[in-house]
Amino acid sequence: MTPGRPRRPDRGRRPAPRKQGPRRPPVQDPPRRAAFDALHAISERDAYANLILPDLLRKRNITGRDAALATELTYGTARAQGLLDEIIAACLDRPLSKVDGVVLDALRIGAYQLLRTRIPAHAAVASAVDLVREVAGSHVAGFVNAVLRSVSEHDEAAWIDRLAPDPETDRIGNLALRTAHPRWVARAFAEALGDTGAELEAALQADDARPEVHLLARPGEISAEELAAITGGDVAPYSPYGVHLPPGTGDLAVSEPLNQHLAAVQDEGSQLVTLAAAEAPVEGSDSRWLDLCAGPGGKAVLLGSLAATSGATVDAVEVAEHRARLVEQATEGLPVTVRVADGRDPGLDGGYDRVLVDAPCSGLGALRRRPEARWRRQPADIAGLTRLQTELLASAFRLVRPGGIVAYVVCSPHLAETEGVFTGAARRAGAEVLDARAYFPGVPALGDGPTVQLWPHRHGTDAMFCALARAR
Ligand SMILES: C[S@@+](CC[C@H](N)C(=O)[O-])C[C@H]1O[C@@H](n2cnc3c(N)ncnc32)[C@H](O)[C@@H]1O
Repeated sequence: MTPGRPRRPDRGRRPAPRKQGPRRPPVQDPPRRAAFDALHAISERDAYANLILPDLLRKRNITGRDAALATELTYGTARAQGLLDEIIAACLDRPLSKVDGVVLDALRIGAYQLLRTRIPAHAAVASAVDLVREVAGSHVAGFVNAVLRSVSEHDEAAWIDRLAPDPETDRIGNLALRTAHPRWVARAFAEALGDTGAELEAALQADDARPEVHLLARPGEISAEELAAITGGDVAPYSPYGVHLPPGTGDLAVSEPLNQHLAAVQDEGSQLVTLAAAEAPVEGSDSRWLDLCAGPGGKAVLLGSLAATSGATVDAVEVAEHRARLVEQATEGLPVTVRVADGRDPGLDGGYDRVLVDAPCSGLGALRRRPEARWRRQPADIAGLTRLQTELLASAFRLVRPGGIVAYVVCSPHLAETEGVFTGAARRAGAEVLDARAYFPGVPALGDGPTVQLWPHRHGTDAMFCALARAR
C-alpha cells in the first residue's frame, strides 16, 4: 500500500515544530509498518483488523515477536482510537480533522505506545517519527515529533483526569473516556445493565481488555478435556464443549485440532446460546432445524454436530453468497444443507421444529474482538438493524410449527436490538415466551429473566443476548 502524501504539511503552532533536517533514508521497522498499514486500511477503506493484519503479516513474512508487536499495536491502537484522538487533539492548536489521515494514523500508533505500552517514551516517539518519514515524507517528521513529545508529558491516567467530563455531572461520559468507549456505547451498556455505577464501570473495563480465545470442541469429535490437554488450555466454566486458551498460546498448539476439524474458534457465549436453542424442549418431533442467518457458520457447526448425534437435520440460510460458502466449508460432513436466500422470505416449506435467528446486529457485544467496530458503528445504524431483525424474527415465527422453538440471538446488549425487537415479535406471533435462564445451566448472574443477557465482566463471554419462545 502506498499511503498518499498529506494534503499539506501539518504543522501545529503549539508546540512549535522542529526545523526540518536533511532527508534521511527510510528506517525499516516491519512490525510498526505493518501496524500502520493495517490501521490506515481500517481508517481509509473500512478494513477489518482480523482480516487485514494476518494477511499483511503472512505476505511480509512477519512472525514471532515482530508479529506479536504488530498485533498489539494494531489491535490496541484501533481499540483506543477515540481516547487517543482526544489526547492528540489536546496537543494541537487546530481541529484534529485538519490533520492528514496518514499523519494521524502514525500519531495514533505513537500515542498508543506512549500511553498504553511499556515501550520507553524515546523509542515510541523516535519510531513514530521514523515511520511517518517513511510513509509521508520528512516534512512532517518535526510535527509528529513535537505532538508526541506533548503527549508524553502525561501518562494515560493524568490525561484522562484533564480531559474526562466531571463524574458528578456526567458519569457515563467520564467512564466512556476512561475505558475508551464512545459515549453512546457506554450509554447503551448502562441502559441494559440498569446501572451507571460500579457495574457499568466493570462492564466497560472488561470490554476494553484483551479477550481470551475460546475454542469449541466439536461434539462427537473430541471432548473439551481432550482439547484442553492438546492445546494447553482450560476447560470452559459453563459450556460443556468450551476451552479457554491462555494469552500467548502458540499457533501450533491450536492449528492442528482446527485443521483436523476437531475444534473451531468460538466464544463461549456463542456456544451457550446455541445450546439453549438446541435444548429448549419442543412439543412433539424434533428433527427439522433451521439456522436462518448462518454465515459464516460458527453456530451451524455446533447445531449440525448436535443434530448429527440426535438424528436431526439442519437447513442453514445465508443471504450473502460468499458467507454461505463459508458455512458449507465449516459444516462439511454434518447433516447441514446450506441455502443462499433472504431469511425474510427464504422460499422454504415451513413446519420446522426449531429455528435459530442469530440476527445481523450492531455487534456491540463483541467489541473486545472487533477493535475497529467500536468507533465505526454509529447510533444511526440501530434503526435499520432493528427493522431487519424484526422482519427476520417474523419470518422465523412463520416457518416454525406450533409447539416448536424460536431462539432469537444477537451479539449486542443494546435494548432496542434485544428486548425491543423480541418482545413485540413474540407478542405479534402469539408465542409463549420461555424463561431462557433454565437452558443456561450453571451460569450465574442471569438477572430476572425471561431473556438472558451474557456479559464479559460477569461471564467472561461476549455480551450475547438470547430469548426463547414456543410457537402456538
Ligand atoms: C450475526 S451473523 C450470523 C453468525 C452465524 N450464525 C455464526 O454463528 O457464524 C448474521 C448473518 O446474517 C446474514 N444476513 C444478513 N441479512 C440476512 C437476511 N436477510 N437473510 C439471511 N441472512 C442474512 C449476514 O450476512 C451474516 O452472515
